[in-house]
Amino acid sequence: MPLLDDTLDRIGPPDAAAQAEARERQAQLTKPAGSLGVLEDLSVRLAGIAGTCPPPVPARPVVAVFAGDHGVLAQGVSPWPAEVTGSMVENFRAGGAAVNVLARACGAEVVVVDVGVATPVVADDVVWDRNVRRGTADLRVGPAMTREEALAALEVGIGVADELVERGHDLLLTGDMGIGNTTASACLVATLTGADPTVVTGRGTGVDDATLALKTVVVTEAVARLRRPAAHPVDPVEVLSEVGGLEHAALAGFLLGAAARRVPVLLDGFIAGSAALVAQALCPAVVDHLVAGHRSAEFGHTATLQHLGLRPLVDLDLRLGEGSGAALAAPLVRSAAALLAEMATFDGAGVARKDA
Ligand SMILES: Cc1cc2ncn([C@H]3O[C@H](COP(=O)(O)O)[C@@H](O)[C@H]3O)c2cc1C
Ligand SMILES: O=C(O)c1cccnc1
Repeated sequence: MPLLDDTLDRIGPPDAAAQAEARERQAQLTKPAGSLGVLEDLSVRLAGIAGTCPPPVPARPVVAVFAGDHGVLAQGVSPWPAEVTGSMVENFRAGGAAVNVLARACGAEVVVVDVGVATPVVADDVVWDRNVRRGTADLRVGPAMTREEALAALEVGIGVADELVERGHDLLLTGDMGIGNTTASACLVATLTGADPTVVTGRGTGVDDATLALKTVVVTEAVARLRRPAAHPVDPVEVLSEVGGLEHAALAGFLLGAAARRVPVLLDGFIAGSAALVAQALCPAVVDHLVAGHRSAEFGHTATLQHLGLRPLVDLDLRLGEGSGAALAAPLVRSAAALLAEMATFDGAGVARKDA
């Protein structure tokens, strides 16, 4: 069976018994009920993903930064040249990018996966060569890639998740690098949530009003090609190939691969969220295996999170990508699991409960 179908088949619902046990245990811990807020919900989620209570406390997080270039840059949707994607890959390798600093701060490793960079990239332990195609075609004038390329990139992401889990990583964080990728993300979000392109097209690296207006036209036109009567919903792989990016396809596969292995994935911002919508369209149950790291300042991210039904852990006006917001949130995931595993119970500590 092809890898994608096999992966989709292996994604199950969260383990209800482990979740019930986690809720029960939270009620026994030495604190007023509910006082750890979202961290309590997160611990229940982690138990459901792992299928055990308490769930393991993640010890070996890793950020996978998927990199790809975008033909739509020819339309002038970003002031940055495409070559920045390749040079940022070198910056990741050297350890000097924001995500490297934030990953070091939370004890995560960083791997960079070239799934679609336009310029040749040298592979080593940090930078993995999984290039499917040297950048997409211009999504304003036609499909960004072929269906076969979208499927190949999806399978790259599944393979990377598998390999990282095999290497002992127990918390997977998403990252992205690709000049122009907020345009492709906006197309994915508009198509898959039904949101108006004017609402989900944002400033990306910080484009001016004129560029934002142009970007919105580009997104509106591209999304119009995918409009279908409600009775004939679009196929997620077709959406990816028409208006997506190679890193979006690989990210979607990465999420599916992690969910199939029952390892939690921490989502970064808008790019990751748009890829999560693709994964959700392929397999709705995948969402129960995801944790939203942060809310990006990119306009469309709030609509994206709403459609996924996920609450972001931090909200700091970040609009960078790379995995920066996921890395910032990783200590919270660890804390949620550790609280459930290590806190004393009322009975164990001899602490009186509140009067009935
Ligand atoms: C130096 C630099 C480092 C980055 N790191 C992440 N991005 C982010 O910005 C890009 C998306 O924005 P847009 O669609 O406007 O091009 C992506 O590469 C994303 O990862 C960067 C962008 C730049 C310029
Ligand atoms: O939220 C993101 O992922 C993002 C926002 C702006 C630019 N690049 C990425």
